[in-house]
Amino acid sequence: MLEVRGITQQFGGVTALSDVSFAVRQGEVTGIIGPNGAGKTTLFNVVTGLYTPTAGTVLLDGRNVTRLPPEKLARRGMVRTFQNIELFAKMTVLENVMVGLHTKSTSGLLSCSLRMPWQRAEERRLRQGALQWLEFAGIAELANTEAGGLPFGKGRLLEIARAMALEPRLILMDEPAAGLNSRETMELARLIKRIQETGITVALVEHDMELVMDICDAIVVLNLGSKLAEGSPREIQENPEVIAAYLGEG
Ligand SMILES: Nc1ncnc2c1ncn2[C@@H]1O[C@H](COP(=O)(O)OP(=O)(O)OP(=O)(O)O)[C@@H](O)[C@H]1O
Repeated sequence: MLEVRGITQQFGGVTALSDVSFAVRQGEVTGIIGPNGAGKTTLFNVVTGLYTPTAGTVLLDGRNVTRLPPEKLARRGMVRTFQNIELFAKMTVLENVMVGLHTKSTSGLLSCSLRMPWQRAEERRLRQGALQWLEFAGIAELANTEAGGLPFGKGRLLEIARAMALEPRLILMDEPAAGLNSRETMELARLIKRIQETGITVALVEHDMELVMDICDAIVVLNLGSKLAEGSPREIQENPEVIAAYLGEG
């Protein structure tokens, strides 16, 4: 579904990624891991159109999408979440998801916020749609809470709900478990499993090994800007080079 071919990314004299290639298969959960500074975030930013790579291509469904901006990628079915949760703090949980839906709706955000009569039905429909995604993420009871006041873990679930509302075929998550406690991480794992069950492909950059080993079908390991290994969780856990790279980190 997603293919990364020969990606190299240089920042001045620093080579953050060197000739990295791998594929994310449809329907799977793929984890991208690696010690600090391995190039994970850089790779994510290349794949999601935030960086233009020095060399290499990104293909979505076999079509070259390198350098496409995030909104165009979203239209082709690929959306992302951020490590630092980016929510509208003063809006309610429900409104945060509705903002995402507005970008897909026929009437614009401005006319809806002016509440033209003919837009009320549309607004009701969006509200219903947004609520369904909150239910999916297990946070429907928080619909009318101000997003800024949410516990961190719930904020992350909301961010994922908002991304899901765009009805992607592929969702990329940047360190979704960062800052979560173990109960929140379990909730997150269940949500990711549910997303996979609906047929959506998931790729995530993550530090939490337990989570990665638990939910991923395939894992790509980066080290010092290069791909060190890829395989099933079991193959990765038993790979001596991977073990050495992680031991070397401490
Ligand atoms: N904008 C930039 N300018 C210069 N160097 C950068 C830039 N972004 C990343 N780097 C360098 O590229 C390398 C890879 O960084 P990156 O943040 O992608 O690694 P990472 O695997 O995500 O690390 P972490 O797990 O610590 O988040 C590092 O040496 C980093 O210093």
